[in-house]
Amino acid sequence: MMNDIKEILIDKDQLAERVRELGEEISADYAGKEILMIGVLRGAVIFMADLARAISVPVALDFMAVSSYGASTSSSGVVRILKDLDEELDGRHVLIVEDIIDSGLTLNYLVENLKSRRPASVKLCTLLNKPSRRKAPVHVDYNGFTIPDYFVVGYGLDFAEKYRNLPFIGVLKPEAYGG
Ligand SMILES: O=P(O)(O)OC[C@H]1O[C@H](OP(=O)(O)OP(=O)(O)O)[C@H](O)[C@@H]1O
Ligand SMILES: Nc1nc2[nH]cnc2c(=O)[nH]1
Ligand SMILES: [Mg+2]
Repeated sequence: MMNDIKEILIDKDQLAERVRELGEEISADYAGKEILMIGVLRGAVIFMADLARAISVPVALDFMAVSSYGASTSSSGVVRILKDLDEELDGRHVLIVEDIIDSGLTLNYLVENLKSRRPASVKLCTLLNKPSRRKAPVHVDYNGFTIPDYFVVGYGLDFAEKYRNLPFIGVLKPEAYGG
């Protein structure tokens, strides 16, 4: 699996340090409140598990599956709800957790969808942000790292369901995706 990686963009220690910082910032902003963290399956799972443990205010966890990608590196532009929430959002402080915002199509849709369920607040935390690729506007409240237009894998991010368990963010060799 390591043979498929061209370059490590963000290593394990850098990830841990940034997650700790984000956790502190979020904990301070939500002092006295309870957060409903909503993870976007499946990519956000690894980041969310670490971020939740870096937050010191009470959190509840729920998940949605919203997919706009197949086994391809570019967006089809179609957003589908594959799994909806188990929790009601009425009066809750929602923090959406994502691994990456790329075209913004997934989150542009999801933020509006969640706001319509009358939560007390909705904020967005993403580990990675590729603003150069935006096709739909997304307001990011907490941003881990802004990265260039590379297709990255690891720490939750996959290519055709592989590489999610790499402990760092890496750039794939073109050979690894048939490029
Ligand atoms: O900003 P966008 O262009 O919409 O892309 C970002 C989304 O694409 C990826 O998910 P994907 O749909 O590949 O599913 P996954 O999380 O299960 O890997 C990623 O995890 C984000 O959810
Ligand atoms: N694995 C992966 N999934 C994505 N979805 C949108 N952008 C990316 C990316 O750079 N890597
Ligand atoms: Mg995803």
